[in-house]
Amino acid sequence: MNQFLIKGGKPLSGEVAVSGAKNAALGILPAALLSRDICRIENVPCVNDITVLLEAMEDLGVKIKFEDNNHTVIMDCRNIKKLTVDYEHIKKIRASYYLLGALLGAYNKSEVALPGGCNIGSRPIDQHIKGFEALGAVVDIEHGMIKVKAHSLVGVTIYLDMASVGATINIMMAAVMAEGVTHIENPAKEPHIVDVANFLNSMGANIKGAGTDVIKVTGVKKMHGTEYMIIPDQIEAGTYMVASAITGGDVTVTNLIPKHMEAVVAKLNEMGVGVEEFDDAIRVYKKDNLKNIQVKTLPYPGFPTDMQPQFTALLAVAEGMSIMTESIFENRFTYTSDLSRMGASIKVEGNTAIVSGGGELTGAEVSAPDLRAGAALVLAGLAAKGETLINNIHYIDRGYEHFEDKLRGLGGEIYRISENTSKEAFKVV
Ligand SMILES: CC(=O)N[C@H]1[C@@H](OP(=O)(O)OP(=O)(O)OC[C@H]2O[C@@H](n3ccc(=O)[nH]c3=O)[C@H](O)[C@@H]2O)O[C@H](CO)[C@@H](O)[C@@H]1O
Ligand SMILES: C=C(OP(=O)(O)O)C(=O)O
Repeated sequence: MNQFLIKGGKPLSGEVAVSGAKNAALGILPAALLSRDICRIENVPCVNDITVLLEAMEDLGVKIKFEDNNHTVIMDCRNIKKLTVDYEHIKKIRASYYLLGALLGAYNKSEVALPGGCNIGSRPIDQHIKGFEALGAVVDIEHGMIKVKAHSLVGVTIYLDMASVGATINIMMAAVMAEGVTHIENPAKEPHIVDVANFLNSMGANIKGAGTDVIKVTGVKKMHGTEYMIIPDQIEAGTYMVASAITGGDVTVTNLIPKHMEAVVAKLNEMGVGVEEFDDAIRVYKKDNLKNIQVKTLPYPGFPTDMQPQFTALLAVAEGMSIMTESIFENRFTYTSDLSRMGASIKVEGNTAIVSGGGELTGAEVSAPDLRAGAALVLAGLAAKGETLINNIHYIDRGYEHFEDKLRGLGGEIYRISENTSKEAFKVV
């Protein structure tokens, strides 16, 4: 099992470039199946979730080639040989459910094992199923597999009970070649929703309104291959912005879309962090002492739940009492006990974390319970005095490309250690 060893307490500085958006890529790569053709997709992040997804797609018969250090993926989807994705292939990732919508849209049939992913709540998929059924599919769940099939898919109006990212993308994919018009009401509006819709349109789909309150999908007869570039990862960008703020550093995060960062920037400003925006970069630097604030996670354009753990770590080093309310997932505060072991003072009451700041973080041995919580522990470790050892970093590898290399590029002392390397190799005292 690999671990991260961090010697903290040093302000980060310099420039770091953001990779392609994991959660957009996880929708776009399965969506390529709808082309039944060749798609060239650029700016794909090199993270484990993508590796797992591509292996599952290869098993379906997709021929895959890589260019540009694996950041460009060329997918030949002309000879799909099966429509079943078993548990072995996708137990580690949540986004396997996109294969369900993509195969249903392309072949009117698919069977995919129920998804894995981060354990941050119960994460039902009833809205996905409701959407497939409304379009005319029959859905059965048997032996851990979801089976969907339809004689034909017909456009319909679907109201989502909550703005679910996964259900919105899945229904768009199932509806692109349905007969007639589908309206998705109360859809999610995250940047990756718009990116997936743009990708589908580049393959010949007719989708309007992605990013607004209603998405209109007019069914088309046929799709075709395309070339497309994935947007930058807004959560990775936000993580480096918080890394700068928590260490009192001066970091410019490049290759991002400032519009996607508005909620994070607003909260950093409120805390007294210096933020300077450029066309495709944001500089985050120490200005005043960090002030206490209140944050509530909400669907986009609200504050992202995927930034909640990283921000809670930041609140732990601010002055006074801050409140973090998690309104999307019911089990996303498990990491706070480890942050407390590092000296943070955090009390969790229901979906709220009460963070009493002002103290100093000190290094400790901790364990990543999921992807973003793992990133939060890394950030805390970078800010803490002394050594922090982080276990279970495979969660972090799910979603951050070359995390330790990028942080070391900013002057962070963070090293990956495996069973074969010793701590002494890094001269950490
Ligand atoms: C691979 C991917 O893109 N993952 C992201 C996606 O997850 P995911 O697509 O799983 O998240 P959703 O937006 O669907 O979930 C939002 C809320 O709706 C609930 N819900 C969702 C669907 C459903 O059928 N029924 C239901 O009750 C969920 O339990 C959750 O409480 O969006 C989340 C919210 O921005 C992010 O944290 C995840 O990083
Ligand atoms: C929760 C996340 O991913 P997933 O939905 O794939 O578990 C995430 O990206 O923070």
